[in-house]
Amino acid sequence: MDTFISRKRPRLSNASEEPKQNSSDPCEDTTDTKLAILLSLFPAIKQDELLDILVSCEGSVENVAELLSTKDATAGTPASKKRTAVASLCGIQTSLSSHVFTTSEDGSMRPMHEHARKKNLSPPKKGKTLHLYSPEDIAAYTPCTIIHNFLPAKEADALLLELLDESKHFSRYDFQLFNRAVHSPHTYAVYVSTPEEHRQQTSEYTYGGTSRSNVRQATPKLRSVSRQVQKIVNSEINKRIRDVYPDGKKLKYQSPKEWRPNAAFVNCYDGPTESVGYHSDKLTYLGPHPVIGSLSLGVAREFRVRRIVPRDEDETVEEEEEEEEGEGEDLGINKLSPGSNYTRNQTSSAARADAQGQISIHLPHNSLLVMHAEMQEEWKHSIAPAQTISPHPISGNRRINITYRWCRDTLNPRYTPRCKCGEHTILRCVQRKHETRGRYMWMCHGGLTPGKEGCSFFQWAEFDDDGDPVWGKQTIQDEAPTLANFSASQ
Ligand SMILES: O=C(O)CCC(=O)C(=O)O
Ligand SMILES: [Fe+2]
Repeated sequence: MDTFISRKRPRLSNASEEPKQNSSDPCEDTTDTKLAILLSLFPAIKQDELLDILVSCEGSVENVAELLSTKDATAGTPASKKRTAVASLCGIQTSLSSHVFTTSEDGSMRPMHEHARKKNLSPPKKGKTLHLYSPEDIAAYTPCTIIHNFLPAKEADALLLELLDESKHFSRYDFQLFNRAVHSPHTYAVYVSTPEEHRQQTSEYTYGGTSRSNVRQATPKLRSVSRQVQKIVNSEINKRIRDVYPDGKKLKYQSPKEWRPNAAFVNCYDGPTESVGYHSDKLTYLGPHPVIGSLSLGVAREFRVRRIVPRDEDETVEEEEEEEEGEGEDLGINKLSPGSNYTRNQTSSAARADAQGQISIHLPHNSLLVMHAEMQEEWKHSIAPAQTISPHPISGNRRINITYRWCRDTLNPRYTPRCKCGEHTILRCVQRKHETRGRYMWMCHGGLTPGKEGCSFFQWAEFDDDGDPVWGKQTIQDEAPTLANFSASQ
């Protein structure tokens, strides 16, 4: 692709970080593709000039088209036509900022706020990846909001350094798939506040059916940043409720309480091939409609999201029950080949992403992505493997990601049902079956634990409107040991 541009390309910063991810789609908008589109729209402007404008517009073809179309309006093609032309080229859509989709309880998509209804734009097309950079577009097209340059630069760098050092202690998830032990394609550790929680988390909490062996105590910087994350996440939640949700009310099962993170998963992706496949985050301890604050540090990577389509809307794609609900897809590992730790089976996950279209959110260093309440039940997300990456001055090829989470006191594992194997069950939401879509269930997860068979335990999970289990309130008053908020426990 570099042949297209004769001089060295500048590195696009922050939101505009140039996408260099692996893709077979020639329409993926690398800087080269963006330039090609702009050149075809504005043939009178030199390539170098267009490149400069593209950089100054933070990589947004949309903004360049708008800027130049305004200037160009007197000289021929009207601005609106140029913008439409951008949209029709290679699936890059313009003026994305005003179309918001949500899934109603019957699973149908609908625009969510007044602003959205004024425009008639569509979600990503089948087989296309829609790349989003601007916070407005991301909020309009996905259940996420993004804050670029979230921390003061020095603080972000210091946190990155601290976590790079911590990453020496990270490990891969091990789990069982098709009778083989598998390792995740990136490393991680879970962080909690106090030594007691550390003990509890290691012995009582499970993740994917196995006890969490890799639990660590939050570092001072993780804690101090959590305060800032807490503040912003709560403000984003309130904005989302006010501007986007029907009647300006929180979603059913969403917690009405202040979001207070008490656990963090820290992931390390060392190099371009490390990744996480399409998955939804486990609800077992977070409960229904959880909000997650996800801070990215180091190398910029693509966070891809796609809406989960109910089965009868998605008939062209073959489905496998285990894959839909299984841990395999969680980790981007769907099938194993003998002799390898894991093999990504592109067919099913990628086929769905293709059939439905997917959205790519670019996550530069020091960006905070808020995954809102509708995200885990209605969408899947992944970190795509990249063909190449731009090394970061501090972390080299590595990206660190922190997902701050709020585990509900009412879902402490001592309250949740046990299956016939005597293990804690996991909480899942029916995502594809049309008739039961949106219902929650407790299930045995033993079948995914290395060396365990699992049982057929299944029980529908009932929650009140605030997403607490119906058994929760009574028991909690009696004896609940709760996870401490990061900031409160210092
Ligand atoms: O690395 C990321 O941005 C996402 C990580 C993730 O999805 C997870 O920890 O569940
Ligand atoms: Fe996740």
